[in-house]
Amino acid sequence: MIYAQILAGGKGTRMGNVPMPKQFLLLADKPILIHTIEKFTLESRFDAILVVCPADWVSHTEDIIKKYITDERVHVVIGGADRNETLMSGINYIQDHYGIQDDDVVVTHDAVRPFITQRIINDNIVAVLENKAVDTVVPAIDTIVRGTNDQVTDIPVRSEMYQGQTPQSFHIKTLIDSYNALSSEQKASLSDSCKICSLAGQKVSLVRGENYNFKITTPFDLRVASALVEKRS
Ligand SMILES: Nc1ccn([C@@H]2O[C@H](COP(=O)(O)OP(=O)(O)OP(=O)(O)O)[C@@H](O)[C@H]2O)c(=O)n1
Ligand SMILES: O=P(O)(O)OC[C@@H](O)[C@@H](O)[C@@H](O)CO
Repeated sequence: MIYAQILAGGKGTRMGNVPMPKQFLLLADKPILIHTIEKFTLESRFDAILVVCPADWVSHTEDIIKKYITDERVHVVIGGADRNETLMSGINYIQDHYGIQDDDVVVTHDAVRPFITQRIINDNIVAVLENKAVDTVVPAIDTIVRGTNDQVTDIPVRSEMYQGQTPQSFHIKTLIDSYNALSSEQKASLSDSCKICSLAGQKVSLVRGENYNFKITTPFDLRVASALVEKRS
């Protein structure tokens, strides 16, 4: 089975003073989350599309899905305290409702990257059917500088630097084994999901993202996203 999992369990604190988590804010005519779900419903190879949201936003999520989406593959699941706990809540839902087979894979995506393309989704599916873990990246445009306490400690070779986006896609059994092998300190240090597999010694393959596939994190990002949507329509 090929699952999609849309991670919508965050609070959006960096969006500042807004009335709801950012994934529910309107982008033009509909919530950001709905733009993202729509992109996934266009892909017929998904057997189920899980939308994992905060516990107290389940009924709101179900309401907006009912209003905008008619695809029966979409299911709402309660998320967790951090992003990877949300990811594992979705995996537990798969285990409980479908069982996990040896060749099952999941394509996971941030709810707040609504400009994902069908090309990126396709490349993730193709790559994860061949590999245990897949990351979507764009080459770093700025030079990346490592530093602590106001001091530069390293300036890595830029041509080897990328920015990690989503989707991040996994062979599900490998993901579970890798996550279970991590210590709580390692789990607390994660800023994405592919590192679950790389810390556990798994090879992670790269798929090309797009600068367009940016994450709406701050009010500035929301203004850029709104301008892009208005320009398109
Ligand atoms: N417990 C969490 C935390 C985050 N996410 C999701 O992970 C994606 C990317 O994370 P980020 O942009 O950091 O979202 P938030 O955690 O909501 O934002 P912030 O860090 O500003 O609070 C978002 O779609 C967010 O909803 C999640 O599913 N579950
Ligand atoms: O910034 P946070 O650590 O909350 O969120 C993590 C996400 O940004 C990250 O996992 C992916 O979007 C890939 O960059």
